[in-house]
Amino acid sequence: KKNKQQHKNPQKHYPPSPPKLPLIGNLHQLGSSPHQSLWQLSKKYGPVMLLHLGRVPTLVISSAEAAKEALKTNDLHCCSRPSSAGTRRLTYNYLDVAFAPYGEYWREIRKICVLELFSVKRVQSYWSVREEEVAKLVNSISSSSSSGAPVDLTEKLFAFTASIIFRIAYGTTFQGSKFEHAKNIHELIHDTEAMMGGLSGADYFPSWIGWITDRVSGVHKEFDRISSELDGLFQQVIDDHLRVGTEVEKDHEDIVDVLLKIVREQTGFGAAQLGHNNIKGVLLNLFLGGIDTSAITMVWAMAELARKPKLMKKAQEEVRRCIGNKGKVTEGDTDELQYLKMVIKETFRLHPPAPMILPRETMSHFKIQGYDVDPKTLVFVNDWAIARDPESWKDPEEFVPERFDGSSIDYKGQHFEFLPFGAGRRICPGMYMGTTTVELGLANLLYWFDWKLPNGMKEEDISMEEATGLALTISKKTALHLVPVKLSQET
Ligand code: HEM
Repeated sequence: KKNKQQHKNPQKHYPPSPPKLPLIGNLHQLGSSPHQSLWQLSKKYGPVMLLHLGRVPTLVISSAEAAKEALKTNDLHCCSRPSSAGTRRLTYNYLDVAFAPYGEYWREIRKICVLELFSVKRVQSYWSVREEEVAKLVNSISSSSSSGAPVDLTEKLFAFTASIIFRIAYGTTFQGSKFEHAKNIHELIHDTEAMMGGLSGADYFPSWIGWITDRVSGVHKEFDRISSELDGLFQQVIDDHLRVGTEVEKDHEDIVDVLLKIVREQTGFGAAQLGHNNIKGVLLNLFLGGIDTSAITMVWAMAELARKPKLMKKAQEEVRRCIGNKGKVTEGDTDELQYLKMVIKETFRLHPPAPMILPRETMSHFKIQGYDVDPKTLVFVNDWAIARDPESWKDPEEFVPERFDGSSIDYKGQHFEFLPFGAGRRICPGMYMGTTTVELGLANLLYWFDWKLPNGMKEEDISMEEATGLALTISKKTALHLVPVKLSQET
């Protein structure tokens, strides 16, 4: 359907658009859960829609077929990222990987990530850190289990993933850092993302309106505070690594060590010269990409299993059978846990931590399903909607891990009905790192404990409501409280 009002060029055939308001366009239709509102709109306007967020044309993709056209056939046209004042500031002017525009710099820094920082070999080299942190997690839950009181799994799992990222990336501990208490890490990541999400007024409105809306919402002040806190952390970490004579014996090189070596030797990098701000950009991506995504996934998985005791039992029996009397779940064991892997896939399907992957921006004109798309169009791929499309999924709203039994569908970017990590050139490079943590964490929670509901609660009382807001990742709205019963207490 051609929308003549919105486009000057009569030769072009643009995707269907919902009616828009002056100045704000379709912004008011995003609501407090954009992926859900856009899903509803797509039912009326189709899997390829063109919205206007203020002055920004925005393509919204809501089917597997259209996602394949965008992220495979036309990936080269839409693999840049939108810029925003907030993102520019926080990423040292796009020196990171995740928000850098497509181009020579992004290709080089991405290569370093893929080959050096997030490779299977590097991720495996951190096995001892993960196993130590998982032991701490199990101990801390065990100490609560003797009292029979519920534990806040959301808090425990965020601390678990933050501890891992702080140690492997920054070579420092999360416990005792000012990030542990200043504000809970969950909220800090959420606020930072909301600001980077680019939904601060300046990005969508003509500059004079942007200035007013930003001022009113106090975005600037909050932004200053958060960026200086993060910069302080990264500077401290780099300084600590550079201080001569303080090298401690470590059984692994942390990510700062690796990056400093690349800077020192100027190896593995093309024309551009890396400096400390480049390192900080990458450390920022680890902070935002590495902590909450894995924690969110484990919380949803435990919430789903707690609501379905039969599935919980099946997953527990698998891991207990596999471990036998070994008394410890180690990383090598998780390969055997086929049912757990299906539980994780099903969790990613219904609760993708990044429900609209990360926003892309088009660089050149292309056609999708016969519609024209112009350069500089923002692109949202609604993987949350795609993964519950009845065209691709039977009983899509049901949590049924068994649907993956004997199925070749996985999340590595080749199956466009299932895109928790995105696809194409910008696909998540931290996939292996993320799933390694999630598998080890869940396997241990299921091995060591039975999980009961707090007094008076029934399975259906566990809220599956999503947090609202404009952050890039979405978590369960309320914390998950369950009562752990330690394995040995029962037997
Ligand atoms: C459960 C875990 C995770 C999920 C679901 C997830 C999801 C995603 C998604 C959807 C994207 C956007 C892909 C696209 O635009 O096509 C992305 C990008 C990215 N992720 Fe992850 N992620 C996870 C874990 C991690 C971890 C552990 C790290 C780092 C240690 C990481 C680092 C990144 C980076 C650097 C990018 C940007 C890539 C680029 O723009 O070239 N992620 N992630």
